[in-house]
Amino acid sequence: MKEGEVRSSAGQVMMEIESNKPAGNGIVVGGLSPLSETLWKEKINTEFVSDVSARLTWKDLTVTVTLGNGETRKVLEGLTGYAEPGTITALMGPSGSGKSTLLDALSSRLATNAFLSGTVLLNGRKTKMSFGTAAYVTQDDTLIGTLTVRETISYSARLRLPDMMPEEDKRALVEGTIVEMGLQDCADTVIGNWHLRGISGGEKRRVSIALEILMRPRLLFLDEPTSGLDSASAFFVTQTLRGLSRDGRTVIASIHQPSSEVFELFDRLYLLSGGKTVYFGQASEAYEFFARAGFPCPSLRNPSDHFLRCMNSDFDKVKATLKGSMKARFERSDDPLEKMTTTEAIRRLTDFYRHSQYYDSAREKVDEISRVKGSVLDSGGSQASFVMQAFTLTKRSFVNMSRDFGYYWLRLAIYLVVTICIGTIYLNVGTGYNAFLSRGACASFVFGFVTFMSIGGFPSFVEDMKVFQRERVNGHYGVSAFVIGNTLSALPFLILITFTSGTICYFMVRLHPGFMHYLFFVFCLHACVTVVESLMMAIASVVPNFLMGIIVGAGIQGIFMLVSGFFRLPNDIPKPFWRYPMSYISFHYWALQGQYQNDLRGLVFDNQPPDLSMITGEFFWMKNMTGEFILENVFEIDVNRSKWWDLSVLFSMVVIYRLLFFIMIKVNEDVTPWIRGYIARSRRRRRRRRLQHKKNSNQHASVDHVNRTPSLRVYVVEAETCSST
Ligand SMILES: Nc1ncnc2c1ncn2[C@@H]1O[C@H](COP(=O)(O)OP(=O)(O)OP(=O)(O)O)[C@@H](O)[C@H]1O
Repeated sequence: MKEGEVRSSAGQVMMEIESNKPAGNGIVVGGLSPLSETLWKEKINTEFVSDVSARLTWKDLTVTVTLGNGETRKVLEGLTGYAEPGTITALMGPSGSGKSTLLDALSSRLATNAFLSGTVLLNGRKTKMSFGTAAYVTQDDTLIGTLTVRETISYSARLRLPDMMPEEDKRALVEGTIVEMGLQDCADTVIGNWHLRGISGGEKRRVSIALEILMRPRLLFLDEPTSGLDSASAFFVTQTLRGLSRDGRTVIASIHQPSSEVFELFDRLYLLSGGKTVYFGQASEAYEFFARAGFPCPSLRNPSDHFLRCMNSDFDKVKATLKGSMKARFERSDDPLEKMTTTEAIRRLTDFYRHSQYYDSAREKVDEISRVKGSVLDSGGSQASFVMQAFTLTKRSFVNMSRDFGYYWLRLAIYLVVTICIGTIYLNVGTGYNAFLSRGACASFVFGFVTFMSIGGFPSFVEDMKVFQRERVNGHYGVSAFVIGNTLSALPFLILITFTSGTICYFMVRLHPGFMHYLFFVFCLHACVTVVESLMMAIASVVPNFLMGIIVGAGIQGIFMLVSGFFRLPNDIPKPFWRYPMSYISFHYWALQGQYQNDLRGLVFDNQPPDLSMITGEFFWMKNMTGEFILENVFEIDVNRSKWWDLSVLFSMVVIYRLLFFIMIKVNEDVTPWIRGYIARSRRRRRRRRLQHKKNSNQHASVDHVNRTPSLRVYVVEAETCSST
């Protein structure tokens, strides 16, 4: 088989993966499967694929975080290590030891209040690994619950693979990845959500990994890929990761408490405690390291449990709380660990490591790897065109919306029930004496409360945003493609909801007769619901917390409703702020202004209650009231403005709010981290200045103190003078 040849069936892809698995120790340094070559050849656009393996080194890496009160804290301290292609490196340590921070530092994903010093080199070069250079599998599996495993991977492939790649090759790659991750048995099962029973936790983990290895990344970071899995699933996942590394990839994973079988699969081990290196070297040599450091692993203990036992200072707290016989049992034990505190053991281990040959050889190796300037690995994320991304996202989102009962179907049901309620309450509202009040109230309820119910979709928006954020940070697609996809996919559902409920309401209440009047009413309802939808999406992009988002959304809509001109007439709304600009920003205001005109203009209402007309008879000065009269004198509406103008303002709001959604995502992505970083940096500077100031004043104080201290020389001279006199 020629190198770089594209395979066209799942079976062939599988064979290719298998055939590429090397014999012996199984390490192909810098090797690529033909499939990977195809992808990477596209990227670097050369005839012959150069060595695209990833050699990662980090030297004297320190991460300091700035806390809220301006204090700084070293989370990682002087770490040195490396990761080579064809190997899997495990980061281990007790909770809070800095494993995730190390992964974040290596993959350029540190929080904005964290500052890195030292060097991190990829193939001997400084690289900012953002948006797709390296794949990163996070701890939680943010997947779309309504899609099957195969669909999830297929959509992801379409979002990222080049448009020019034949469809059958894309399919082959998807099938190959499914086989590679051992997902064949559940390929057609849905991922699962609150109402759909789906795949197991271990399978979800494997799907998350499958999505990231789809583009054959050369460098793969995984944050606790086995957490929450039973031992068999954890073994399977780690075995798969080991298999991936044997394809010439560099795999770095943080692991919490591996079983002995899982532990044996690691090539290198990085042990961390309190942000310091306890050990870095071959995983198989860690056992000997601990024995030489004075902490041999007891014969019946799992080595990784033993290492973590030696490094977890929480055991000191546990021991301090033990009483009586339990305590005595610990003290009688032969284990050297029981004769000292864990803090002391950690200090000994870190000191021992610093002066060991492991440390020296790690530094030598880091220098050696860093000297070689390899390929610049910049995959640049997705290779699909913008149109393909927008199309795939629209399709995926549409499928999700149609399958997720909570997204629109539940809302449609509630809308129908509520509009039937409105219809029966305002049934045949007519043109009696106070019918215009009922019409006003009905419109206000429809455009106020009925649109308000759109916030019910917020949980689904939050889920969408989580998936978007994971995919975005891994470089799968851009913000514009996402906003377009979301907008287009929601459109048919919003049309369905607003047209069905609007139609029921319109004909039951018998609003102003006429097709154009009906059309205006449903268009108005549609625009309002779409605006609320965009508003809630914009909120979900900055407030990912479900409860907070609903509160914020409800608050904003409540304020808009207040200034809509129903609860207080437009001319009576206090001018500063509430009238200008709030009522003009409120979409309820435009909807009501338009609908009042749409409904009342051209109608004629009785001027007096039926009982009164019998008394006053023909003598009353005006028998009927026109809709125009009511619009001007009761609802204080500018009748010279066309209702279509109100509708066009509403539709421009739809566009503006969608743009707002786009801007909010961008702000959240670019501006917020910058502001947070700026605040953290200025807090750090202020604290440094304060400390410097304190130090200076202490120095002054000590100089003054020395100056004020009686001089011994003066004392001796004075004493001598006294004695001589
Ligand atoms: N951006 C940050 N701001 C403040 N503190 C931080 C930040 N990042 C990490 N820390 C602190 O650094 C320490 C290490 O955190 P990290 O998440 O890296 O630990 P971990 O070993 O991955 O823990 P776990 O196994 O529980 O996930 C913790 O005490 C954490 O609170």
